[in-house]
Amino acid sequence: MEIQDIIVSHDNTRNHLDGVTTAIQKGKITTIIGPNGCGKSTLLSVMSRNNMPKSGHVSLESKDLVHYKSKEFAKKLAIVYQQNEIPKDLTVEKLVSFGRLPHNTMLKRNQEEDAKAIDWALACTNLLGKRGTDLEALSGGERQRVWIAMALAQQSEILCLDEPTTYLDIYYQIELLELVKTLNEEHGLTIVMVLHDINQAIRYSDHIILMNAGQIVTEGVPRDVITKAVIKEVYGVETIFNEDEQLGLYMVPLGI
Ligand SMILES: Nc1ncnc2c1ncn2[C@@H]1O[C@H](COP(=O)(O)OP(=O)(O)OP(=O)(O)O)[C@@H](O)[C@H]1O
Repeated sequence: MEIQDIIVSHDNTRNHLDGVTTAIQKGKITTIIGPNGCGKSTLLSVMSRNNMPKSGHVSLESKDLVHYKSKEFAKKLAIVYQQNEIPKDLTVEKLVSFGRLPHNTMLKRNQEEDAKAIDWALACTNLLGKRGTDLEALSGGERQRVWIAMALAQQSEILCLDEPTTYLDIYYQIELLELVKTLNEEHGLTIVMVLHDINQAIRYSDHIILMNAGQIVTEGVPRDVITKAVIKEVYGVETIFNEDEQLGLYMVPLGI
């Protein structure tokens, strides 16, 4: 995906994305990081066509996103948002089945393929045993996995995740990020996610985009992007960096 000179203003008073140019590499895990309000979710919403930029272009496989039909685009890219209200009286399987909508028309529906995709999505997210359970009866971690399962049932090539670890305890955060890694490595999905935890971004990303005030400050492989100086400049936080055989590179925040 090529992102060229994107300008977005939510309120026409200032640019919330101010000339963003980057590329999302196929088959890789890209993580967008940066301080609150810097434009991470806005960038993700432009990539997923939920926000039309004031100027600039986004293209996928050399075709501008504006030229994709909705269902055609949904087969290319699925997104899981940051906060999702849980619908009432809906089972896990029913919600996940909504992910099949782009593949069906009034006249054409392949129930066998739908069932296979739903089973696959439930298996990947470890929810086969919960398929008949009401969404309201799930824990926060399980709910997050159901939204991801719905996106997986869409069988798109790119999966966008906006702060997928929010509200999850450390166990479920790791479980979710391991799932992301498996989806990438074993199923070939291209992942674009927004994370706040810098150590998780270092550990799970092939490529990091660091944003501040609507612009990209720097991007590249984690160890080139995340440095003591850049964290001080962008977040205003003093850190120490360490490298451990088991952990790899990691950062400890010291203070502000
Ligand atoms: N619908 C909107 N109307 C007006 N301003 C908006 C709207 N959506 C976002 N903004 C503003 O745009 C800026 C970027 O918001 P965005 O949600 O992209 O940031 P973010 O980096 O994802 O933040 P966070 O880490 O807090 O989730 C913020 O200043 C925000 O207040």
